[in-house]
Amino acid sequence: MKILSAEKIREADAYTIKHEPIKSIDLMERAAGLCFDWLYAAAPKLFPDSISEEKDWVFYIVCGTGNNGGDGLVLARLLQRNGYNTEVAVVHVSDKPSKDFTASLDKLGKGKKSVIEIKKTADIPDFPDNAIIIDAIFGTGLNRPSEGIGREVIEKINQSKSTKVSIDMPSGLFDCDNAKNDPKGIVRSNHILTFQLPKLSFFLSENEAMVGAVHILDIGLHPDFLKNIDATFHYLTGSEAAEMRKVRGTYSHKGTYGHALIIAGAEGKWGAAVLASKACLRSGAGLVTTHIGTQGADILHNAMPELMIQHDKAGTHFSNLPDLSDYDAIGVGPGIGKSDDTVRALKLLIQEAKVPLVLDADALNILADNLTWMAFLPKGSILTPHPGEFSRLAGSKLSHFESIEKQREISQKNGIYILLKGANSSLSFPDGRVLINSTGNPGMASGGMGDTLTGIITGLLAAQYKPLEAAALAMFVHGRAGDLALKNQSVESLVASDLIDNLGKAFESLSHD
Ligand SMILES: NC(=O)C1=CN([C@@H]2O[C@H](COP(=O)(O)OP(=O)(O)OC[C@H]3O[C@@H](n4cnc5c(N)ncnc54)[C@H](OP(=O)(O)O)[C@@H]3O)[C@@H](O)[C@H]2O)[C@@H](O)CC1
Ligand SMILES: Nc1ncnc2c1ncn2[C@@H]1O[C@H](COP(=O)(O)OP(=O)(O)O)[C@@H](O)[C@H]1O
Ligand SMILES: [K+]
Repeated sequence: MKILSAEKIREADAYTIKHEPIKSIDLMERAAGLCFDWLYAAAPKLFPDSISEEKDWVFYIVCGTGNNGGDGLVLARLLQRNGYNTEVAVVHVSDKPSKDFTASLDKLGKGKKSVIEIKKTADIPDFPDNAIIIDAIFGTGLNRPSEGIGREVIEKINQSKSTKVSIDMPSGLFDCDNAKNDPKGIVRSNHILTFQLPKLSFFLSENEAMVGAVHILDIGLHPDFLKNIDATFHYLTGSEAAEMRKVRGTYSHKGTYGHALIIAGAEGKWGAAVLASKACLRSGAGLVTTHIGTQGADILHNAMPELMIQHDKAGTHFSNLPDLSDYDAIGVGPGIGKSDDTVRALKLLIQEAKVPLVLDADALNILADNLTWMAFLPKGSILTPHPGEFSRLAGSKLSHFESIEKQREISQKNGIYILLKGANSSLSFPDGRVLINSTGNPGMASGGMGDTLTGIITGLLAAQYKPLEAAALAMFVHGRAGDLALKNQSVESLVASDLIDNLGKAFESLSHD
């Protein structure tokens, strides 16, 4: 699913109005109608248990004077028409109200209830603590950080304990970069009813306090526009991940699915090699060999009889390169440490490898110490840094938005894929596009989860997936396996082995997406 900027969404609105064709006021009615349907279904769960009777429910709709405010007014009319209690406030953020706002206000005015006009501080009401506040002050038309009376109202809304439901965007939040925005001037939304497509800022860690659950409402923007428009950012959905999965031919054999090499583990961290190798075996590789210090070999053999083992010359860590000609995919890094001979062996691997490499953990830390090696990575290689590893590679600590921009830049410059891990992992392509992941949960914030991801990507690469599909499908399936594993665990108890145990179900679940 594409993620479009506010500017492109405005173009999509205009295209739809012209080519569907539909009047802009009718598009607003459609959008607000979908908000009503959502609220109607969700309201019983949104009000506190102490207010179980519908007659006691109050919807407090706070509108700006643009089309976002217009949506709020139409929603207010629909709620009133269905017998719900409403309070409607209009914040005079601009003295040039939009045409559709004015038309919607006129229509609402034909009902009985008066509207609270907020022009100055003294007009701001005390918002209740047990209502639903509908936030319709600013949407995609925000053109500067909230200020004046609009900002004062936002701050007052944030003081209320009521559930806040934002229309299209939390008011005050920009669609992409909020680095220069003050979080105090943004509604701390519990639910966002966003139109057609999600906005990039919903997926960024710096906006966590303002972005609650995101619900995408399909308002029927024109399919031709959505199909043809180029997008830098994409949200990876289950059906898109499912399309990447390859069907296995009846007469295929282990040779069809390639031979993967995992280089992982060192003294005290043999477990990293176990996790990466197991995940690789469970992700489609025909054969898996793990190159490991002799002291770790027994642990590995006992954990997985299906695995082949290649002994390193040093007993305790990765120090020499095996013959690479046998392997279709190579994953390197989990738990390997940074010994001098490991650094030399990694350099040699980068120079000699003829297939894309998957680099994780200490392989990335070594790369960060030797950034000139980046240009010598085989094209299509995949780097999987967590934010700490990424800041070492990028050379400084950045906001999430800045990290993604930097990630794109490094990918484009070096012809590689970068999978920046975390909640809403992002995968950047050499052509500048970025996929945002939709699976995973905070239970995955525990040691060893990244090792399993390295194994999955390497397994898919061996099984003839192209780097783009291997990285994207692995990212999705890894998070999905984490989500499925959570059904029998809690966020506290989830460990990487649980995730591996659920890989089969995760791949299979794709057929239902
Ligand atoms: N037909 C369609 O197109 C559809 C559109 N839809 C809906 O429209 C929304 C977009 O509407 P929009 O473009 O009217 O902008 P909106 O978010 O209401 O804000 C603009 C107003 O805010 C003001 N303003 C901005 N920044 C400010 C600030 N910092 N501080 C103070 N004021 C500020 C600005 O004033 P000005 O810049 O003139 O001072 C202007 O008055 C979109 O999110 C969706 O909800 C749906 O109904 C589907 C169909
Ligand atoms: N809060 C979260 N939500 C979703 N996924 C998460 C979250 N925290 C961590 N993850 C996922 O878990 C994995 C953690 O990787 P990493 O930090 O490298 O672990 P390790 O180095 O211990 O193996 C990543 O794939 C990341 O996307
Ligand atoms: K809003």
